[in-house]
Amino acid sequence: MTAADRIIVALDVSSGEEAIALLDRLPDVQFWKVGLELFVSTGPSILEELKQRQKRIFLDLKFHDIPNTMAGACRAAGGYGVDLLTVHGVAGRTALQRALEASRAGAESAGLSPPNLLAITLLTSLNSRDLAFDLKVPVELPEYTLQMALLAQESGIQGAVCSPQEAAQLRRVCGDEFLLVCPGVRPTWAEGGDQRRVMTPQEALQAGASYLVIGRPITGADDPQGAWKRINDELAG
Ligand SMILES: O=c1ccn([C@@H]2O[C@H](COP(=O)(O)O)[C@@H](O)[C@H]2O)c(=O)[nH]1
Repeated sequence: MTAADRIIVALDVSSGEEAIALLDRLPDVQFWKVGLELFVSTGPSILEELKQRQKRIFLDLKFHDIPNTMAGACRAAGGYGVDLLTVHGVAGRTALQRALEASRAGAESAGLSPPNLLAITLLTSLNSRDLAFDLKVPVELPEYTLQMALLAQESGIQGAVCSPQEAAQLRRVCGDEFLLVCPGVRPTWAEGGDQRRVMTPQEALQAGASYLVIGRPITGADDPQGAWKRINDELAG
């Protein structure tokens, strides 16, 4: 797999028209992430558009609910034929297990391959201070994200979403087969925005990330294709 194959670009725009304009401007991107903003706007039609273009799809809807509701949502999402799908680890063991079973059942009913499920460990927009003082979680951040990843792994989930800052530890403990998908990736020349736990693309891959999720540094650039190429050139160099 080339470095370019390991970059998932976040299609965070508010309409199908804007999304299609970006797909047209970035023909080399093979793996796209559809998140809440776009999916709530377009519904599944954007997934069909991506499939027609033979793109890989990360459906990042971050389900977090009681087990029965998680299962229902994952059954429906399993029928979309996406490659990756997110749920929140804090939904708990039963919800994660039900989500996994349901996503497989949904895919099977549709005659499709099931998505790989990813558990969110701790959003990359949060830092240690947020965890301790606002969320009142009385464990250190690296320990918390590790426990979330282990809970996901014990529940049969195929991977986790984590910051690249935790990737090395999670890779060591969870092993080579466990997918680590890392947002919070910023080239040195890009603004951090609301991300709090960041690393550069090179650092993130060296730390053990399976995939990097990069949005605004590419899609918000004046020249998205130039930004995409610059990141790939930096990774190749
Ligand atoms: O912990 C998380 C989980 C998901 N995300 C998503 O990744 C992208 C990042 O976009 P940037 O523009 O590169 O910041 C975005 O769609 C988030 O919803 C995350 O950032 N952190």
